[in-house]
Amino acid sequence: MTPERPELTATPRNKGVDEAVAAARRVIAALLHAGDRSAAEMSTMADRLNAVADHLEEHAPAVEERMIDMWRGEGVTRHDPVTGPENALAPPLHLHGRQDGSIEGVVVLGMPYQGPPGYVHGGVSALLLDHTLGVANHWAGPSGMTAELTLRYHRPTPLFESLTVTGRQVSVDGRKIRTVGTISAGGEVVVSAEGLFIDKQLPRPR
Ligand SMILES: CCCCCCCC/C=C\CCCCCCCC(=O)SCCNC(=O)CCNC(=O)[C@H](O)C(C)(C)COP(=O)(O)OP(=O)(O)OC[C@H]1O[C@@H](n2cnc3c(N)ncnc32)[C@H](O)[C@@H]1OP(=O)(O)O
Repeated sequence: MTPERPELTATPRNKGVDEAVAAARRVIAALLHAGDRSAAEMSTMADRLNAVADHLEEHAPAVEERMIDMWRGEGVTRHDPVTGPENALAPPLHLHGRQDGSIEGVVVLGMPYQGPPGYVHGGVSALLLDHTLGVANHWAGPSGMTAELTLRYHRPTPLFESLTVTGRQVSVDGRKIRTVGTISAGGEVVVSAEGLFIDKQLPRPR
């Protein structure tokens, strides 16, 4: 039996790379909060962060090897820039399936995602919705690549507040898949999206 709210993205772990990525997200946000007005010694900070990067690069597998690994099995939901627990750029959004065939996730976006003062960058909203519509297609059945994505920005999308992101496949006509989605804040739709996806899968590296 399908669970009531099946997980559609990788379950976050509090160890391994997920733990290090969560720390990296904190660093990104903390640097932006600190800015040049901070009392912290930034050239020391840069040396310490570069030392961490040097260490990681030294111990990482070859890119080709890593590409195979990240597209294998559940890996596909672990590296993307929206939900991926292995990707420090991902807020991350965590998506669940709903009983009516649509999907939903909740996220709070901080300063790294800012556009206008105090509000989310429009391109970031587009990123969240493109990905969410893509996952909604996977959840509903046929899926594909984004051919068109139309967004309507109804109201400014607030930072530091809980946002609900939804996606729902509405029709499949041959290879053409139409999917819609929204971002809501305080129960009000702030961004809505309509996407045309074309059923096509690129080969996975192996
Ligand atoms: C059990 C469930 C568990 C779920 C677990 C979750 C798993 C989740 C896993 C993973 C989630 C991933 C989520 C990812 C989300 C992000 C998605 C992206 O960012 S995708 C990257 C950005 N998009 C591109 O880079 C495309 C670039 N464009 C192309 O590659 C091609 O143009 C493509 C594929 C779109 C179409 O090319 P052609 O050669 O295959 O097909 P042609 O013959 O051109 O078109 C087919 C039909 O579509 C129409 N068409 C094509 N493009 C159109 C357009 N832009 N507007 C209108 N019609 C278009 C054409 O007119 C044609 O229609 P006629 O059959 O003649 O009626």
